[in-house]
Amino acid sequence: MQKILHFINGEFKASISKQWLDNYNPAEGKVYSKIADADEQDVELAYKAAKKAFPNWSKTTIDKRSEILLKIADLIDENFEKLAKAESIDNGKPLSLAKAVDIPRAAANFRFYAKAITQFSGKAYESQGLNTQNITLNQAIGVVGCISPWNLPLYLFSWKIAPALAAGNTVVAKPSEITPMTAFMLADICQKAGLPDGVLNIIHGRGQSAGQAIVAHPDIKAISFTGGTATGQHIAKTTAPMFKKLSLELGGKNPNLIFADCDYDKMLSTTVKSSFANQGQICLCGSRIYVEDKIYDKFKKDFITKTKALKIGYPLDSSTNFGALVSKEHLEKVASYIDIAKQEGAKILAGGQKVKVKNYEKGYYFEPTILEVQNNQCRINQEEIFGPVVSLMKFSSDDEALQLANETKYGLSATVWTNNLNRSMRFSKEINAGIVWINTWLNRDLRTPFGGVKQSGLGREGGFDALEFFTEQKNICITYE
Ligand SMILES: NC(=O)C1=CN([C@@H]2O[C@H](COP(=O)(O)OP(=O)(O)OC[C@H]3O[C@@H](n4cnc5c(N)ncnc54)[C@H](O)[C@@H]3O)[C@@H](O)[C@H]2O)C=CC1
Ligand SMILES: O=C(O)/C=C/C=C(\O)C(=O)O
Repeated sequence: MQKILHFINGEFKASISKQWLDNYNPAEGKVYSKIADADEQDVELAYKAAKKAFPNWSKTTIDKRSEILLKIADLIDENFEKLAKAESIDNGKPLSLAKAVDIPRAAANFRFYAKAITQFSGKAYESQGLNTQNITLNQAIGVVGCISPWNLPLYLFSWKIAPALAAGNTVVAKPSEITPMTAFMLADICQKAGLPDGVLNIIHGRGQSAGQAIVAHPDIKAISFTGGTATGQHIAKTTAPMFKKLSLELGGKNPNLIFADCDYDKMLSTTVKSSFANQGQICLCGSRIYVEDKIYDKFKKDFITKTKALKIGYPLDSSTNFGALVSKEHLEKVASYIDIAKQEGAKILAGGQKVKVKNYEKGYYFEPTILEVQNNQCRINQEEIFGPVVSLMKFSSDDEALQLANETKYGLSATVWTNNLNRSMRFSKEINAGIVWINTWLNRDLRTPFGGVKQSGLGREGGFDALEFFTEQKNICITYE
């Protein structure tokens, strides 16, 4: 059986403890590889390798760093088919989605930061008349930690690593133990691209041990994390006494507000995507759908029809557009929300059941599910399910829609469907979220700040914000005669 090994100081290694985890293919419900399970001893080795590599890497010219990152992007493109298939098998997502989104975006992340770093610089302030010049440097921090989740494995792993490396840091990174395969494959790509030994160290294993050892390490000075809000809170508590820099990209319970004056067909097809893409396992999915009363019944009927037309199936089949959930535990968590919904008096309009896919009966499949709820305070509307479950509610005024949208502890993203400019502007300003999409969804320009408010996180990724995060400013004040 294939073994997923750590990548430390340019070498592939098992854990010092020789412990292994099972890696499941969620579409088949079967173990298909073994994952080295790190503890603090392995993290310490990775840290030491990264520390040793830092002086040279941080002094490597920007052109050279950029060239290596571009080479990584090119090699991702060259290995496109292999990576997409591996991502689909490891995660359960349709191969078509891995090909259209995950792998192209991973290459784009490296390409974007290879270019961005050539445009990133410190600042100078001349205090005229005082013979004083201030120069502000953005210096690499040192060894930084990057921890990523299972839903968009290579996409989010590379989203952190690329800016960290571009800015001159060395990295100890950990992908999710649920989907480690493409990060393992990336190690080989980085080596082939000429990334020096020790600059990127990839550790595998459980969050509570391997992840915790990275977060608690006193000399790993910054942590960039994407995952659940509870884990983010734990990381914030662990790192606060050490004053680490933290970027936390956490959960969402995003509203999708649909007004009668919208472009209906575009709204309907995009709403199916924003509800069920990646089986609803994207922190940006619009899981609370609020519809203006004038079009509620029509929308409900059309949305149910479109949702029922999704083809649930084996992720590697080209006709599949809805695959398996990522793990048995996650399947059970999602299913438990249907019981909660029933107890809360919600009406199941579509789905709500586990599915057996022919020849893959042990896989973790769940129907795309639409619930109709009456009360915005119900758990279905307040808790992050992170699966293919959305709720519908109607509203009758702009004020009510805004109130419903903002009544949550999360604040990651929101989508508003309307052709009324005044309303678009009002909602853009008054919705409590880090990202607002008007008449679109998951429309990404990598230069823009990405992140949430309230319990959706801290800080912004993307663009120069990530390069600011992965550097420390130092101001130098010079006087002269
Ligand atoms: N992007 C998002 O918004 C995501 C949200 N979630 C939410 O979180 C729930 C739990 O999913 P999990 O996979 O358990 O997410 P998680 O937050 O536990 O895992 C994300 C990453 O953090 C690591 N991790 C876990 N505990 C850690 C610790 N103490 N210190 C350092 N690293 C740690 C994990 O190994 C993984 O690499 C999901 O059901 C979903 O609601 C999960 C994944 C992504
Ligand atoms: O950067 C993006 O385009 C999307 C990021 C998505 C997540 O962070 C997530 O689903 O966790």
